[in-house]
Amino acid sequence: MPGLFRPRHHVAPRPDLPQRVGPDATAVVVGGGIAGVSAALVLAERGVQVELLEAAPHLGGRLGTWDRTLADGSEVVVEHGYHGFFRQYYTLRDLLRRIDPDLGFLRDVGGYPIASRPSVGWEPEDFTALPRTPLLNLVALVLRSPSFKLSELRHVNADEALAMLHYDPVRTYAEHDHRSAAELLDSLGFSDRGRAMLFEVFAHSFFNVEERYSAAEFLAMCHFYFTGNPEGLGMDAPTEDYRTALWEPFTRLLEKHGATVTTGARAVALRPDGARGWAVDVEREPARHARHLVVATDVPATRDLVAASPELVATAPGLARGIASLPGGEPYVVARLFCEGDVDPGRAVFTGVTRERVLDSVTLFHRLEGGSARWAAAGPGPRSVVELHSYACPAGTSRDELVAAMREELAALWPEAADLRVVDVDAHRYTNAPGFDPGYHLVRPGVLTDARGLRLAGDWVACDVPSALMERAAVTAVTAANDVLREEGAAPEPMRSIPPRGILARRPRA
Ligand SMILES: Cc1cc2nc3c(=O)[nH]c(=O)nc-3n(C[C@H](O)[C@H](O)[C@H](O)COP(=O)(O)OP(=O)(O)OC[C@H]3O[C@@H](n4cnc5c(N)ncnc54)[C@H](O)[C@@H]3O)c2cc1C
Repeated sequence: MPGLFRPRHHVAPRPDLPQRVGPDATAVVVGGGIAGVSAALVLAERGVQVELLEAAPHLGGRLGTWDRTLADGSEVVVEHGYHGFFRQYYTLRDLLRRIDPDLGFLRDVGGYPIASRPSVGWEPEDFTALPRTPLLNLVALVLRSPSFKLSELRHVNADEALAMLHYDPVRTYAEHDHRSAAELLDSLGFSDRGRAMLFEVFAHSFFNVEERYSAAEFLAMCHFYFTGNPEGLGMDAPTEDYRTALWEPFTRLLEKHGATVTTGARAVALRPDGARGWAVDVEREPARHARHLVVATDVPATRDLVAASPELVATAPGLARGIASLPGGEPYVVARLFCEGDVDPGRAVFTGVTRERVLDSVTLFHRLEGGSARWAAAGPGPRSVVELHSYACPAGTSRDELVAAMREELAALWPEAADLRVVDVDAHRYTNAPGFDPGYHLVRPGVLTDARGLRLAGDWVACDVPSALMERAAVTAVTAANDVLREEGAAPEPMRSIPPRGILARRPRA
């Protein structure tokens, strides 16, 4: 990998500082998704006495799992939905190596095509085979992809297109956060097919529609996943359900380091607690007290929690304003279909879908995950477990209408899917994804807040380090933990990332 694109430490190891904190450092972490578990783990490893409070009966948040008895009587574990673990998720992967040093629980899902229904007339296209090195990947895209014909390039607005290569965490937001990704895409001048195949699918996978998605955020994502990413577009996924692969091992590790993991514990208010630090009021349980507090809840929950905490609002008006104005993402639906029959053997494990009203992706779980494969193999004939996602649903449409529409769209995409006999469906509609509307960057709260000792972590928290989704949850969590360690006089947890700026961005003067 050329040096220019090599992952770099944005937090370097500090062997000169103590690795462990003193005996009386305490912390409460609210929220047990990736962000909360990551923060709690780093703190517990360094000797902080941590309690992790999670409202749900299980850890995981948007990677949570639950048991379900299917109509045929079989017991299965269902998850919140397919997740791609990309290879530039360096912080997340460093945390995952604590539970599995070789990351053996992840497998390469292989190529994943972007497809549209046959009547649109576009062959499915797989971008994962592009070279991994930035710039070479762009050149190969333009030379190889039928969606980006050389003859059409003269229509492309070069200044706008180069904004991806000029990505800078300060300048890009200053110049592009006021407008939407749709406006940026309109002005780029790519062909309809290029726009549909690459950009629309991409914008939706952040639970946003282009019209409501900041152009700056979109450019940051282009940098993180493509133009600045030396690891390529390949992704890995767990071979067992998330409870088995992630949450049980993380719970054991947290407890081994002395942390307390309390599920079914909903924080209802946060209060400054004088010299002691923070108090967390918990539904039907005694309040918790700690010197340090990490709030790692999702956007709607954080809004509710802050609104129910008048003493916090009085102490930290900046935080309160930022949280109150935070936009939410679009509603999304995940439907797992347990079917008799299977789709064609040549279908990819994961397929991104473009130009459908609701269907954004299809995952063949019986070809990916142990539990689903076992259920499929237990039938008298072929069976399949097909998961459908709609990442940015039309608002005001019910879960059942959306699931029915996704099933119709699947049959239009893959004609053989019309013959599947669905024996059970596990479907959910959620509204807890973060929004990245134009104009919000300046008011988006970061990890550190004007409430001393209270840090935020999660995939919605502002962060200069290139990251998104699960990796942003992990990066903000370790940043929050590092601030606690700094205050306790201990060395920070080292962190690596892809280059912070695009290849053409002006470097700050040394
Ligand atoms: C269908 C789907 C597909 C996705 N695909 C990908 C993908 O391919 N790649 C990728 O990188 N990311 C993907 N994501 C995004 C990823 O899931 C999130 O970015 C990540 O899980 C966010 O983690 P988090 O810890 O910030 O938030 P969450 O997981 O939302 O965790 C917040 C936790 O706080 C808890 N909580 C809320 N209120 C309280 C309270 N009052 N007291 C105590 N606890 C509380 C919640 O129960 C929850 O467990 C996907 C998400 C979904 C939904």
